[in-house]
Amino acid sequence: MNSDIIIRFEHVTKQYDDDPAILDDVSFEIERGKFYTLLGPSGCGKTTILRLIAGFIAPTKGNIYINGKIVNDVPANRRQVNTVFQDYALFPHLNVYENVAFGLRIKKMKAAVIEQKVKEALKFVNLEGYENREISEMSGGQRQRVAIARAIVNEPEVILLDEPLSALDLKLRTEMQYELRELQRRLGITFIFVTHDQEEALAMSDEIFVINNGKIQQSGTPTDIYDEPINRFVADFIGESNILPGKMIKDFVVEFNGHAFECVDRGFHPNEPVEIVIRPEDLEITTPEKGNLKVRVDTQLFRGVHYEICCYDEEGNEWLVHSTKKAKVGDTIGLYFEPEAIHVMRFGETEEEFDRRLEAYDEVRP
Ligand SMILES: Nc1ncnc2c1ncn2[C@@H]1O[C@H](COP(=O)(O)OP(=O)(O)OP(=O)(O)O)[C@@H](O)[C@H]1O
Repeated sequence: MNSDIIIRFEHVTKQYDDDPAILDDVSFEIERGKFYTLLGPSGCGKTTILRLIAGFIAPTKGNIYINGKIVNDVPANRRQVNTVFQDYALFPHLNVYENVAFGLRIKKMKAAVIEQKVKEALKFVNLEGYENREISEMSGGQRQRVAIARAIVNEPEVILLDEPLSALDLKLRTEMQYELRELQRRLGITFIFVTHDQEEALAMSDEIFVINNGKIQQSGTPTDIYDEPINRFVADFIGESNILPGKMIKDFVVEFNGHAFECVDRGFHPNEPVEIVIRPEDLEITTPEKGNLKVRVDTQLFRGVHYEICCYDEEGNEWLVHSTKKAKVGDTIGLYFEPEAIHVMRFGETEEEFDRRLEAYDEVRP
């Protein structure tokens, strides 16, 4: 096995009693030193994956490998993995120093070693001088850092973070996003971060796993996933999208909205039904004559950086446009888009099939 792979799930299923599987035949690999995000709606199975990696629960079927060895039955305290919980799970009756030192004391390390390690960990998270503070005297962001110091003091190979920013207000949350990402780079430890916030996932991750209904829908870099969503769920969950039914007439020609458009996709059956995605920022406002589509402006909101314009075409389809140009409610305007802006999605395509199709696009176009 590639030595850069630190964690591997092989056909892992998790099921409680006769309930439907919470994770259903999930396989993936995690590389050393990268920042991964598990992204998906509430209840999709993100925390279950973390708990399986941590060793708090065991898989019903399949194998989990850490550093090439099956760890299905290895208890949590014998894995080189530490978890930062959503509520940080700090001990309120202990001060900052004792919270961070706790795990080392359990391991019965010498006091001098503990002191040095705790100091280093607190320095890493910019909390030098806070040793004697009570947890109740620390802000949300500071508590977060104590929780991270408590994880890194054990020198784990992997840190699992279960929605650690969800309790913070928006400003602090953004600050902590930068801080966490920077900390991960400096430490070089693998981070596996759970969130249901797509913007957070896009901003922070090297790799994202988009999860729904106990299955990984798509994995890849933030740009891969944003630019080429595999299906309607991913297109809808990551960013805003215009999604329409269409038909792939032949290679490089897709029909939707009653018109045929040039596109960059190929490898479909003639007239195969598909879904198409166009991102709101890929639609350009122009005159009705110059546009690929004619639409009527229904509403317009100013969002600071752009206008968010909602329009309807002749067929009654809604089109969301992000534009720095202003439109006028009630006007008929044209929407122009390049062939590259159309993303064609095949129904029921697996990630392997999807990746193979996209790789083939990189070959020279006839
Ligand atoms: N011990 C358990 N027994 C039975 N069902 C469970 C158990 N633990 C979790 N589940 C169920 O498994 C599903 C997935 O839960 P999980 O906590 O992994 O979701 P999640 O994606 O982390 O959601 P959230 O974002 O809300 O935390 C949920 O439907 C949950 O109710």
